[in-house]
Amino acid sequence: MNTPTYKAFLFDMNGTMIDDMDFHTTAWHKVVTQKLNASLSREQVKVEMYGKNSEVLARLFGEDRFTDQEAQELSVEKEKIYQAEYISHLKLLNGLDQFLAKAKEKNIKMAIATAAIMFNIDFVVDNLDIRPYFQALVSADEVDKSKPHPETFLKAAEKLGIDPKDCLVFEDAPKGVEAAQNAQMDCMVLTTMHGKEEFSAYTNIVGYVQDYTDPELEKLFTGAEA
Ligand SMILES: O=P(O)(O)OC[C@H]1O[C@@H](O)[C@H](O)[C@@H](O)[C@@H]1O
Repeated sequence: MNTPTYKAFLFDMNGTMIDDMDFHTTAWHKVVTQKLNASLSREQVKVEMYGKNSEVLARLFGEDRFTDQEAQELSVEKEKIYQAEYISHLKLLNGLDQFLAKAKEKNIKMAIATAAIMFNIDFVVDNLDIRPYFQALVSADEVDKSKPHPETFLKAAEKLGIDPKDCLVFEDAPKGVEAAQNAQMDCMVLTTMHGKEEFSAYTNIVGYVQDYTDPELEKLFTGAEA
């Protein structure tokens, strides 16, 4: 199989650029059990923890439980807990700094397309000093529906001015891979939080890597046989 040459790379952020999903689970679990007094296990929270924060809250507590204002406050509260606990661990996945530099050198356009709010995107890109690599950032704040809906990735492609079929998505979550599939985009999976077997439903996956040191990624630059 020939690996296509892509004109743009769209990065999911959490779990794909940084290995932080356990910290999101912990922060959500704290808010849900301590602040909202729900008796949900960590595992139950983890399963529902995808998409925008308002969508996570609606899945766990029902559509009408919180006003938009309350959902927004809970969202920021959760992210403050996450940031305070994760900051001392904040680093790019192995090899990503070199990978970003190489993609830039090859004139591949890059965007972050995430279900996180801009508060968290700023936290990651500024603390890691990687903002200049990205020509577009798409957060939860600017989409109507988050993953698995394709809007986040389609918006990123539109901002970059690249046809969706020429974009490669990097994702770590099944719902994110599904969003890429719904956007008609190929996907490279990072197996940071989910095992390969959890992605068997999807047909848009071009490879699985644990981090960005995997030699398989070299083919994205050369267009060689996969
Ligand atoms: O789309 P990404 O980058 O994987 O982000 C997903 C996570 O982003 C976090 O900000 C949300 O609180 C989580 O609920 C969500 O799972």
